[in-house]
Amino acid sequence: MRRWNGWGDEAVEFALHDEALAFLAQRIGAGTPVQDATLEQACARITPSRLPPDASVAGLIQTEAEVRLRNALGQSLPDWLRLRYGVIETAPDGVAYPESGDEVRTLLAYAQRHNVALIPQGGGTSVVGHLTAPAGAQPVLTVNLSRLRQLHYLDTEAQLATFGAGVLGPDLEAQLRARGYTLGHFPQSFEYSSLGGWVVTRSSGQQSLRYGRIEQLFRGGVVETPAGTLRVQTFPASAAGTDLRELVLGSEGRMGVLTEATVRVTALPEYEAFHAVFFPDWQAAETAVRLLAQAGLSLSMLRLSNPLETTTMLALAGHQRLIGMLESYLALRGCKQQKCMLMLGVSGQKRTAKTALRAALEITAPLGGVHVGRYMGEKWKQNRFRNVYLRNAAWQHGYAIDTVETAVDWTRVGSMMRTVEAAATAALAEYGERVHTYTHLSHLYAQGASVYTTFVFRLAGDYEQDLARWRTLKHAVSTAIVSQGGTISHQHGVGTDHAPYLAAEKGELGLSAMQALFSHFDPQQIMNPGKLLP
Ligand SMILES: Cc1cc2nc3c(=O)[nH]c(=O)nc-3n(C[C@H](O)[C@H](O)[C@H](O)COP(=O)(O)OP(=O)(O)OC[C@H]3O[C@@H](n4cnc5c(N)ncnc54)[C@H](O)[C@@H]3O)c2cc1C
Repeated sequence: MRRWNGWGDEAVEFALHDEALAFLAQRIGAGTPVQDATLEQACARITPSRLPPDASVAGLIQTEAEVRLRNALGQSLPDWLRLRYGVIETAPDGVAYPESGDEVRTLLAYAQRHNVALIPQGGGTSVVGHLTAPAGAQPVLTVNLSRLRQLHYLDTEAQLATFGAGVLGPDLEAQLRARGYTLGHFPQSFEYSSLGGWVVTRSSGQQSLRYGRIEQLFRGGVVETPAGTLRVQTFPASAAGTDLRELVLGSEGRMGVLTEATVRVTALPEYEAFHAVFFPDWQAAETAVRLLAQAGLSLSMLRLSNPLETTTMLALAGHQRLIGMLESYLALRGCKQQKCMLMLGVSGQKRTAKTALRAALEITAPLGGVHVGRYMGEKWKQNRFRNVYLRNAAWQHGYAIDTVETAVDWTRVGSMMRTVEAAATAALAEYGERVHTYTHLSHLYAQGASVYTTFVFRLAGDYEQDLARWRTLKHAVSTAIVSQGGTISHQHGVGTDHAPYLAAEKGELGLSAMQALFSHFDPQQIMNPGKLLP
């Protein structure tokens, strides 16, 4: 069963061993476990439903407190604080689980008739406050799309697959793999996020270097909007004016409900491998990944950790004896305190993949890159969706973990990393708290890279205080991103948490154009109000 107040499956635990706890204690002090609210206590905070009765939706909407609680929030840190402390300020008044486009249209008509706000929900993994019901008198209906999960059509000649947009990652891949295909889109939230969510938040998967971001994979689909049904056709290419896909991508539930999505799929790769390469310092490592990204090799993934992230990952990994041996070997090869770890993936035809790996190692070796083989890469692959459970374990020991991500051109990658880290590290000084901050480059482009920073801080054990700590940190790092000319989001979207910073990159005219677009499809502005636009 899925956890109602944390990440993932209740049966899966990620234990933090004693050495890892000692590492965190040394960095920011020992954590004090917090008393979580129970499910019953949180449900008791759900107020009676205000949805107006209407025969057209009879049997379509559930109003039980637990159903509404489980669909009330996403996975942002403020969402976690609300659930863990049982401070449920707002929740939808009801949840519908439509099974067809017709049912979605019925729900939209109902929402329009009664001026009900409507929040589409995919997997509920948003980390930026996309799913929160707005406060106020307007009733709120969440439309959970999990029952729209079928593969409708697979065109093996055009390599296109059409799915119900609520399909979650593992279900989508299983349906494709049974037929010899893959979408190849693996965000770290893969196990619980949905195809529709990926499209409307512009998500990016770990192997985007081979398969592309969701923008490249999404070819067309059906959006049910208050103004009618928008069908976005698929073409190999088109010069016929505005590309309607661009209206849907990044729309964050504001224009309508994406019910079907057609995506580009590829035959399952013959060969896939992940390797680890260490560098003596950041400068060498950053130069190496830039050259790799610009070399046009058939790589599937490049993920570069800075020195503190490398140290943190090795400290949290367990297997102290093995890690100790690895570190001694790396030190002999010149990779010491400032070492940086690169995960490098290749996939495709075996011969092409091996040629790409050889060519990549020819680029990394002159920069001091030490190739340590496949073992660590394969471990990374095994745990790629398990590491996120660390958030649960950290919380149990009194620590909160959050992340921010941006993207900039190569000339500014290093300074962005340093500025964001400096802002995060100092942000909680006014509370007398330290912040453990580390960064990796998660997606590499010829032009630049995404800069993904994680911060860990101690919980105060009080909802208001912890929310204040998070707000202070979030504001400090978001301001740093904007001041350095980075986008406010490379992959998580805008939601409510990034909306105040959007004007810095879109400008007032850009924002009003977006507003006009959504108003065209949704004149009453009932679709996911308060998200994306400030
Ligand atoms: C631990 C963790 C790791 C993550 N890793 C990554 C990562 O590697 N890469 C990445 O890109 N993101 C990542 N994310 C962020 C998140 O998973 C993505 O934003 C994802 O695309 C959200 O999909 P979802 O189905 O969960 O959408 P939801 O959270 O349910 O919804 C997000 C937004 O999309 C709207 N929406 C959802 N489905 C539809 C639909 N069918 N029609 C219209 N609107 C819809 C909602 O209204 C909401 O505004 C991570 C999140 C977590 C918690």
